Amino acid sequence: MHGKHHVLNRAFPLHTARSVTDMEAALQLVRNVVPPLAAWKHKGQAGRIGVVGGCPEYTGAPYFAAISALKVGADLSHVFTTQDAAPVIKSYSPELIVHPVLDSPSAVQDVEKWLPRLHALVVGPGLGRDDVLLENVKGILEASRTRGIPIVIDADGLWLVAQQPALIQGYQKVVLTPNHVEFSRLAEAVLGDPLDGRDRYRSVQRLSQALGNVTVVQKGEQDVISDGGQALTCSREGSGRRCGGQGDLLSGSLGVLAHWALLAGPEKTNGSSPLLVAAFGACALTRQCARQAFQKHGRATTTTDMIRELGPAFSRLFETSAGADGGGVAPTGELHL
Ligand SMILES: NC(=O)C1=CN([C@@H]2O[C@H](COP(=O)(O)OP(=O)(O)OC[C@H]3O[C@@H](n4cnc5c(N)ncnc54)[C@H](OP(=O)(O)O)[C@@H]3O)[C@@H](O)[C@H]2O)[C@@H](O)CC1
Ligand SMILES: Nc1ncnc2c1ncn2[C@@H]1O[C@H](COP(=O)(O)OP(=O)(O)OP(=O)(O)O)[C@@H](O)[C@H]1O
Ligand SMILES: [Mg+2]
Repeated sequence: MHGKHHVLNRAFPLHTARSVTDMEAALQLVRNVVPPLAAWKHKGQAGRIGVVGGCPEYTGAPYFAAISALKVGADLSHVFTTQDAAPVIKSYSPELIVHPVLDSPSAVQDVEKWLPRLHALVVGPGLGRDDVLLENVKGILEASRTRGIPIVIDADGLWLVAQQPALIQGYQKVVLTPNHVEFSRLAEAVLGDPLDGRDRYRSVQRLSQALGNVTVVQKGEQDVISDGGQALTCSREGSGRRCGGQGDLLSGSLGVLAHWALLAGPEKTNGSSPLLVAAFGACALTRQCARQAFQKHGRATTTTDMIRELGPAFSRLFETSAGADGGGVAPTGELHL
């Protein structure tokens, strides 16, 4: 392997990890958990995902997350948002089921009613930092945890976790997806020291361990993923565009992949943590969408352009064993990651 897109095993201090899987092997593990499309299946079996987020300022973020979940392959995608944000989000897409409940006094019960029918929750995109909303989300997190529902926490959901790490401490079905700023905030709150930028692998691993081995995805130039034991990096080529919303695409995609991976179980992920594999899949997919969208739109690329690439990017990464230029194993057997 050569070039900048190979796995960064060598950059990872091996003594701190039980094992490090290489990128192509990790992609294969993602392929193993993707459920087949089949005539005997009924609507809902491929996943019913809930996004908790959105507020009057931010309606794009929950839309991006929820539509990405659908485009990756979920059958139904729900958004639990505020009264004001709901009609706006509905107007973006007839495909989303939008509940205007998040600022209601009965928000927790209103969402709880749906929990038995949901396979995973994505909490935080566009949520904002209103205390009433955050208090409601706290109740929703507690109820979801009690039911054992997989939860992806992003954006302002991570703000809440930084205030109250006990909410997710030790919950094995949670994945945190912090960007640079969100990671620093969590590290400060949980580890009590500012981010050590020199050794990102170690920082991610320490944060994960301190939170009871929850899965952490630190997004950035390379995405670093750890469950406290294993660590993976995704440095697949993306794009130079840093437009807002790419993290929302990632968290929505991860909601579905997390459900699929947990359903498949560690037998299908070769003993690796299913959530680690799902997180790697979501990072690779987001970057592949960025790359393909950028090839078409260049500097004008936005998250909407990336969402249009979800179908082709998914099939290139996860439904073929040999991608021409976008990954997989080339006919020569050489890895192009
Ligand atoms: N269309 C929509 O509705 C969207 C809504 N969204 C929603 O917005 C809410 C807030 O989320 P957020 O991520 O924008 O957080 P926020 O606390 O405002 O910090 C951002 C600032 O941090 C900085 N910064 C960033 N990266 C850095 C780095 N690597 N290294 C150093 N600094 C860095 C940078 O500030 P600068 O230093 O450049 O001034 C940047 O401006 C949340 O609910 C989210 O879901 C988004 O999902 C997008 C689409
Ligand atoms: N410097 C970079 N080079 C390549 N890809 C990057 C870079 N920074 C971020 N990404 C990719 O962009 C995606 C979103 O990461 P980012 O850090 O922008 O999230 P975010 O700030 O939460 O985004 P959002 O605007 O949705 O809130 C991830 O897949 C990440 O790998
Ligand atoms: Mg974000």
